[in-house]
Amino acid sequence: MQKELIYIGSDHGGYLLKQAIKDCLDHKGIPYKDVGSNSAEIVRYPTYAEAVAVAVSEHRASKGILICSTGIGMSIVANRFKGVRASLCTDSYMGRITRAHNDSNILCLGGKITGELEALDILENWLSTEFEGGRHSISLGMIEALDNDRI
Ligand SMILES: O=C[C@H](O)[C@H](O)[C@H](O)COP(=O)(O)O
Repeated sequence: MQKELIYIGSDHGGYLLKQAIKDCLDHKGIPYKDVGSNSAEIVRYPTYAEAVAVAVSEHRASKGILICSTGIGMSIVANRFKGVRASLCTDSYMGRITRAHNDSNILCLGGKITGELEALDILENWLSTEFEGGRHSISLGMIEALDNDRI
């Protein structure tokens, strides 16, 4: 059986913040798989967003983290994949609420938008918050219906 992991990816704009996030995951003993990129050399973000989103789409208990300069491109690409609920978060409140209300399964961050300490606070809330269900399940069901109707 596939071991559920956090899949993590970045482009050059997110590379440095990704190293800090990986250090934090290491410290917490949380297993992850880094799909690249592996340096601050210029690369194109859809490559890494697709790799993480496909993994999360295929392994629904998994989660992902994607970081580019703004987090926007990563979220645009990741949300094209079935079952993916990618959330671009810029503060820790968003990190908590997107788990509680949206059952976010991919966290997107902007390496040139969010400083390391704030990003680690966002990550902490995103990792430690459970989906609340209840009325939010209705919204998720509506999103799933859109996924199934997608042309
Ligand atoms: O949404 C896209 C991301 O923020 C990219 O990191 C950004 O577009 C890369 O731009 P550049 O190639 O100028 O560093």
